[in-house]
Amino acid sequence: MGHPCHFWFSPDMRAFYLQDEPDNPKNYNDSGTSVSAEELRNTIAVETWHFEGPDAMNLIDEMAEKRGYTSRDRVIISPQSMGDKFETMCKKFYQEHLHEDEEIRYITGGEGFFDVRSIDDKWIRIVVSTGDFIILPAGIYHRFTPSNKNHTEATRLFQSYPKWNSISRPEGDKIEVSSLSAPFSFHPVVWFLATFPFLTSIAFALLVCIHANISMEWLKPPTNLL
Ligand SMILES: CSCCC(=O)/C(O)=C/O
Ligand SMILES: [Fe+2]
Ligand code: NI
Repeated sequence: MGHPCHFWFSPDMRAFYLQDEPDNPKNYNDSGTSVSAEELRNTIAVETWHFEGPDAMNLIDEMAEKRGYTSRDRVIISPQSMGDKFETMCKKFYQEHLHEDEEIRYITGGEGFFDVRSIDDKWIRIVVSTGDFIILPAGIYHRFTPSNKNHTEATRLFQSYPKWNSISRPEGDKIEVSSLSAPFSFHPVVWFLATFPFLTSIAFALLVCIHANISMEWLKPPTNLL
């Protein structure tokens, strides 16, 4: 049955490793090595969707409600809308940074690039244009630039009390983001168990012995009944 609104897991989303040191960051600067949406999701927990059609905003509303996003704003990044501040804002967005909260953006016009750090610290460039919806997990280094068309419009979703300050690199290295949802973020105990399997097995064996000993004590007949 036809549906007035279509959304999908970004089949046509384009992402690729960025060329090293491009002259103009607003050009595509595609290195030729592409990255799939699945790879983005599985390695660095970046999610990309595409919402199109008259019901698109309803879907955004639903998604926002489910994730506890109660406020939003709209940004138009262009020389026309920002005047003198355009270049300064472009520089600010393009400074490598992270946030202690997720970054959720729905692109409503124009085109731009989200650059995100791969698991081995290379830049992956995600091309976004009208209808694209992107979720960057908390704690991931990234940056943004409009393309050389100098025009991006977006709805930015915020939780009611977002810790919405940008933390530039390397200051962000000192931040421990507890809500980090990327696959490389683990609870310290899980991290310890995974990193030191030998120590973990000794500790486990000790626990079993202690427990067995206690159980044996319990099994012994009482000596003070007479
Ligand atoms: C396309 S939204 C503008 C960029 C932005 O809001 C941001 O936080 C970049 O990291
Ligand atoms: Fe950001
Ligand atoms: Ni349908």
